[in-house]
Amino acid sequence: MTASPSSNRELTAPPSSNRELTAPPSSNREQMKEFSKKRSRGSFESLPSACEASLKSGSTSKSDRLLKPTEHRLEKPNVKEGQVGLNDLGEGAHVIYVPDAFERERSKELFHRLSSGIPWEQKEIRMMGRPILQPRLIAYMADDPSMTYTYSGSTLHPTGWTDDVLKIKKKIEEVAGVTFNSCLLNHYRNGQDHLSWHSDNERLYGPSPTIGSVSLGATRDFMMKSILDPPEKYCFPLGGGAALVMRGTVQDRWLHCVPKRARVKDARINLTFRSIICAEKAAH
Ligand SMILES: O=C(O)CCC(=O)C(=O)O
Ligand SMILES: [Fe+2]
Repeated sequence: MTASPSSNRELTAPPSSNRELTAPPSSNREQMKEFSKKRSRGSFESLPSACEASLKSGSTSKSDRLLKPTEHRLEKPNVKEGQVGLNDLGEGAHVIYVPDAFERERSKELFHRLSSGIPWEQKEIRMMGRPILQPRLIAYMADDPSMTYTYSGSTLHPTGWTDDVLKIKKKIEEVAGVTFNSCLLNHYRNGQDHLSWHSDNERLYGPSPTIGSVSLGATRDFMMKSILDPPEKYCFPLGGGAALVMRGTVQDRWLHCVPKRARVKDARINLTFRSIICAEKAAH
């Protein structure tokens, strides 16, 4: 599998041009424009009630008052805060957000064990034809050595599971209600390490994949942006012990990223669990 633009996480282009790269086929785009119109006409059934009220009144101040004063919200008052539990983003896209899936002490212990117990690597990837170092460390585990995963021009070969990661997998499978057979681990050394806008829509995961994520260590903002025009944005602050599940049409209709945060000095580990249903070799 060659890296498709949408699986290139190191894009530095501004979000608007980036969005073009993941735009759906034109017939699909028409349907989505219609969906977008519906939303801007004021059909907000799927929004949390506090956001709904402020959007209907055309004011952002009400929802702003509900938000904690973190950096991105001061910069971007149009970002909605993800709600604890099930977030219905519309058109079959759902996000489950559980900030305390692991208790505090347990998540700290797991963070320390994973920080030192996993062979983290900083991969060289290709960006606009040039080699660059990925702005974070990674590791990759799966059920079977044949379950390779290629993105941004780099193929990852899985190692086997460690006991700690298997325990984390069990927990996120309970939250997501599905089983996973692979996991990409990202180690953000500080607020400079980041992950650009992308969607995990690779063929090997099949249509409408469920992706389960667990965060350990420093809190980082997990941003989501719809590919509709105008795009909607959400922020889910993912602290140590948080679980987040993306399911349904999320990978088709939304992009996500972990932006740089200058104020964050500490490290964070994130594990995204996925289920490969069609190995890369077979997908060619
Ligand atoms: O670090 C995160 O929260 C997101 C990771 C992610 O989106 C990915 O690995 O594809
Ligand atoms: Fe992702």
